[in-house]
Amino acid sequence: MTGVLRVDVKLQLGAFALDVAQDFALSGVTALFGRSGSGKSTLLRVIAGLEGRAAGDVVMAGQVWQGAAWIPPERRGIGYVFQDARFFPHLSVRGNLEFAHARARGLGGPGLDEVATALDLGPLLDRRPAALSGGEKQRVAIGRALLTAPRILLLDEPLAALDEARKAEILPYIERLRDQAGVPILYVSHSVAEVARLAQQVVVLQDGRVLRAGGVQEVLADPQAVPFLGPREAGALLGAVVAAQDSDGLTRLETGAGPLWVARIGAAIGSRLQLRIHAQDVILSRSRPEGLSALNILPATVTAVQLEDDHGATVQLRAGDDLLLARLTRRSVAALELAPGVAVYAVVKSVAVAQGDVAGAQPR
Ligand SMILES: Nc1ncnc2c1ncn2[C@@H]1O[C@H](COP(=O)(O)OP(=O)(O)OP(=O)(O)O)[C@@H](O)[C@H]1O
Repeated sequence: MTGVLRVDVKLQLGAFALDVAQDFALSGVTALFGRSGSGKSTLLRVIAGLEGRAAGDVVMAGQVWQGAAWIPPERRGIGYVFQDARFFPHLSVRGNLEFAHARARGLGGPGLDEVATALDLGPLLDRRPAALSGGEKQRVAIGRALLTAPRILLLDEPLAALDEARKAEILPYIERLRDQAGVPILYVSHSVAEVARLAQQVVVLQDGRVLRAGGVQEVLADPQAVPFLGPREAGALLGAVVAAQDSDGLTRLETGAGPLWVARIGAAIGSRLQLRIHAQDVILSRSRPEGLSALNILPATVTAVQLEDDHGATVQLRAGDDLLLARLTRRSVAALELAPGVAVYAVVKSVAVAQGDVAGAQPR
């Protein structure tokens, strides 16, 4: 499905004002990112038709949902998954899924077997919802949403209630959905790692307004994004191909800027990956460092320098075809005389690339 979901709405909820005019791509995953209380859930509720007081227009691929016409929530073709999924407790998982599937009659969409296979729900089908773990519940909830043959999936922090291990189990399923199901996904998150891994597009909300929107690479490599991502979370995405699995436990990756060694990544040689390199794990040198324990030294050119409020600075670099970010002190920026156009070497510790920050690989 091509086209856009056009949203141009205003809504006052007590002291909070939502004021959003934004087109959302109807392909892949668009992350809605923002601090707690920035209006992410409210925006999803408006899109779903659950905020009757919202003024303005919502137009889905040319079909008016709100504005010149009103399409009620149940006729919008939306699959909605919340942080805490609710099920019919007296029905088995299969019964819950069949109930949802019955709503999709005549709309096409995937069958129960297909969804159960894609999300590995087979062993869960005869259980009652009360016997599911948190992660299993979320998988069933996503399956249930898919069975309604949705035109768009709204996922509102579906992993927020899960611990890191359960999150790591579910992320590959969501990646698979993104790559295979062909249903556009609006994904609410306040985890930069999740956004980096899943999304192609990012819309950042602050105080009910869109602060920044664009491609995930572009937004995550923007020094101006650092204040709202948080200095510890800031980091750019680097494309890489798995070149070798070395016998000492390191994986050699080829990037546009040169080779990079990281702690073992469980992916076949030739696989394309996307790594998030945290800005605080990159240090810069004007000359090629010698006798340094770090293995990863990438030649790069400074493209932007942003001085932060906290005596720190964020430096954006072009390394091959990709952009990197580095966090430095203002003092280092002055000492190294960093400015756009200056050639530097970016040093990245090999352990700095966390497995959870690798898109396209299974954790091992
Ligand atoms: N019915 C309501 N009446 C008054 N204020 C409301 C109402 N619903 C939400 N709000 C306020 O609107 C703001 C946005 O809430 P929303 O749940 O959309 O934020 P969010 O970005 O999804 O946050 P979180 O990440 O914590 O889920 C908050 O300040 C919230 O308190």
